[in-house]
Amino acid sequence: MRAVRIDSLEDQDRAFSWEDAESVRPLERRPFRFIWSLMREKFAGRFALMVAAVVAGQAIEAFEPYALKGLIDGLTAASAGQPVEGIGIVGWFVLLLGIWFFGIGMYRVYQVVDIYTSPSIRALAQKRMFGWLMGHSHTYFQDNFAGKLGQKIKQGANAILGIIEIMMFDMIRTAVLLAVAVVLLWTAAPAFSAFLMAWAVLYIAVSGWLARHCFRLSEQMSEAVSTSSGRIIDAITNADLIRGFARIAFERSFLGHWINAERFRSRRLRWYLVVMRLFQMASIIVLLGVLVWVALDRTLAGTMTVGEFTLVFTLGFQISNTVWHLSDRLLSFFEELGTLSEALDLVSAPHGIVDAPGATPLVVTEGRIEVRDLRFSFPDGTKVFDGLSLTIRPGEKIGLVGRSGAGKSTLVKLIRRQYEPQGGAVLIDGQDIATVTQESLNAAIAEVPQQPGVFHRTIGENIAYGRLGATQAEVEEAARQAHAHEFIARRPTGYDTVVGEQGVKLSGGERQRVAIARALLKDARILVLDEATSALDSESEHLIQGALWTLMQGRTVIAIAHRLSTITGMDRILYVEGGRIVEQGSHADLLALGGRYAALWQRQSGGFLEAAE
Ligand SMILES: Nc1ncnc2c1ncn2[C@@H]1O[C@H](COP(=O)(O)OP(=O)(O)OP(=O)(O)O)[C@@H](O)[C@H]1O
Repeated sequence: MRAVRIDSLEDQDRAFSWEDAESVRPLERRPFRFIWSLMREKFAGRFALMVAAVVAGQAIEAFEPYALKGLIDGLTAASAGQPVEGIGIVGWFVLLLGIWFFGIGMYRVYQVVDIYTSPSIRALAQKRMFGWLMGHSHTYFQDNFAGKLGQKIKQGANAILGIIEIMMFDMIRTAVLLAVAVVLLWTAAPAFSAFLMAWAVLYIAVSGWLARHCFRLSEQMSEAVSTSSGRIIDAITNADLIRGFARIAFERSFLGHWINAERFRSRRLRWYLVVMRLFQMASIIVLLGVLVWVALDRTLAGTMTVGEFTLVFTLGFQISNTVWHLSDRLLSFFEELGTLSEALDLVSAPHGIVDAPGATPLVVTEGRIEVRDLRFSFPDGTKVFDGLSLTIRPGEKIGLVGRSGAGKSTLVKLIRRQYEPQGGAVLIDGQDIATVTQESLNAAIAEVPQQPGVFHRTIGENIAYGRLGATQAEVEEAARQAHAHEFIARRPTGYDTVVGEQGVKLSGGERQRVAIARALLKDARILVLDEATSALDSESEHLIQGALWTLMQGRTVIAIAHRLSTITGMDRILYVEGGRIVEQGSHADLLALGGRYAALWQRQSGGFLEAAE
């Protein structure tokens, strides 16, 4: 069996250490704040170096027109037989070479630093988002598509790279170029510089105003994309159901609605960008037209040299190219920003159930459970418990029975603090579960649910999940006790068999046996069995009953059952109806009572509930 390796990343970068993944802290909701929080945490130095490299590279490149001016003025003087001023033709040429060399060199420095920054930022962003996401409550995961959440984390983290690149390569470069151009033009003619400054201020102000609206449209677009992806994933997950009910045409039209919503929003965004680009293009033409026209006029009038004309002309072109490129990239910028913003909106929501301030770990000594005057309704108003009280003695084995919807699963979820009650309390060994850490509470209870979760990993890894670091022998022993070893050993790859998404390559009964083996390894004092043997045939169930009985020894057990035959041996059986315990006692007591339990027992044949139930 392969060892369970959670941190299999080989990267030596500090940002990849496993401790990082363990620390969970609230996420910044605003995209730039989130990016900044990641930068500040680990990459401040590298980030500063990248900004410095881009600023230096662009500042150096921006002097190209200046060197060209010197060269052309030198050539003009030399061809007219006049002395060349300043550093001479060779000097200007060497300067030009130096500008090319160092300008390009700085970008390569940027790229090298980026190799050690961008992938690490993306990794850290995913860890932060995933870490926070996992702290959300049961209700949160019920309300959100799993596929959508996973996609958001991936897309949000990827978007960060796009945002950083555009900010560095387009925004900072444009700003530096404009600043250097203003200074350089001042040397040729202050009027040019003043004009460029006025143009830049106006351009940035209008672009910023347009951009804000663009951002909103982009957010709407991103939301439409993720909703339609969520619907598509939901439909694909239920492909068998769709085919089974011959609803392919229905689903196509249902999905069509969401895909169309995405199409319309995309169209609105693109229209807006066309308008934005029109403004930007017109602004650039005005800038170039005015600069070149005035420079031509002055050169012809003899108040400017040909070199100075070249300076104005090439600088104008450099600016228009850079600004145009920036405009071109704005679409991606706002799309990325919208994607990240939407991901953070979804993931960074405050946790529904949090550890109380100063929460201490739960210390389980005996396994006594006390439910005191519990009151609970779902957010939609469905009232389940209105003052339920119950004491389960250490080591007592309780069977919970009752009609569907009576509140059995909800009670177990409240004991596991997956829901927060509106009133009353649950105490384990005298400690209110609302005052202990959720981590310790989860560690204290082992659950075998009705539909056990199975990872798309090997069977061995799935069982060993109950106790990380369990040896192969321990895993096999647990599997034997759960009567899972036989079917695992029959598979050609044994414990290394990968079980498929949600364990699709296992039968329902096999999945439950894996879950039982996992719970055996967890070895917790409190055990919850929610229809743990519901997917087993009578023969396997008989085998597993023995294993479950072994598992139950020395533990406090709450077992939910519809098939009463599975709980007849429990110390006490509680019959729940409408959120109240209406009958309780041993199997024999309840039969003797001749009430609801006895009637239910009568109605069951072959261990199964009849249709009337
Ligand atoms: N997330 C939810 N939001 C609103 N109501 C809910 C939710 N989950 C369950 N309920 C309702 O709460 C009541 C109790 O449900 P619960 O699942 O605890 O019943 P149960 O006794 O475990 O049923 P079963 O035997 O069918 O599993 C039911 O009326 C159910 O419809």
